[in-house]
Amino acid sequence: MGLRVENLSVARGGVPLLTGVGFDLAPGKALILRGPNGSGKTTLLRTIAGLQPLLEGRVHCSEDAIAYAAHSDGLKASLTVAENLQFWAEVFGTSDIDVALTRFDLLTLADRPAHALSAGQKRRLGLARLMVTGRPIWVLDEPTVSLDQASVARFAENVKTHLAGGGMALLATHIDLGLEAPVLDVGVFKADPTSSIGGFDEEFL
Ligand SMILES: Nc1ncnc2c1ncn2[C@@H]1O[C@H](COP(=O)(O)OP(=O)(O)OP(=O)(O)O)[C@@H](O)[C@H]1O
Repeated sequence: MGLRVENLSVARGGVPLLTGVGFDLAPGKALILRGPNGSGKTTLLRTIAGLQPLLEGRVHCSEDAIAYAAHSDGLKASLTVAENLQFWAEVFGTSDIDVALTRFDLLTLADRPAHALSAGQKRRLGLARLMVTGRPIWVLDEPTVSLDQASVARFAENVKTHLAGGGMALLATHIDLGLEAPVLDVGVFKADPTSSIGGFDEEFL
């Protein structure tokens, strides 16, 4: 099963940002979100990933299908690279961390604590986490921040491999990853910021 987003409206900080967002993402496919800073890409991704409530519309996908990589890497600072991945493998009920270590060029850093990694190395570890989730839909918010050119290329290859295996990727990115993927400009869905957000629960934000 893929991902279907239907007539979705999202808000942040009590302000409606996007309305009527709709798209389908089939197995093996990627979709790239574009739009200026502050247009609502992160908010849309967070809503699709279930991290904040939607205003209206529907997100259809299998239960527990989405793995979300946010701006922050969500690492456990005192655990090593391998222990971080092992932790996530246990959380997600998977076991193999070696493929993720290899594909994100982390083998030589496996025993280093996360707090002692560079920004780009932390980002690689944060992205490697996606692989150990075993989840088919990768929702990625500016995944290449801090990555050097070689790491960007490696990441793009990893996304392609994920797609080739029937996975999906929804990405907000300002750079060209060389993916054969349609681009969705979120500006098309800009909401009236003065419109009502009804009973929207701000406590989630
Ligand atoms: N925690 C928050 N509380 C209130 N408003 C917020 C919060 N986070 C973001 N916003 C606002 O929501 C709007 C949309 O932000 P969002 O991060 O979704 O945009 P974006 O398209 O991802 O931007 P960028 O390209 O800069 O990452 C912006 O005006 C932003 O200032």
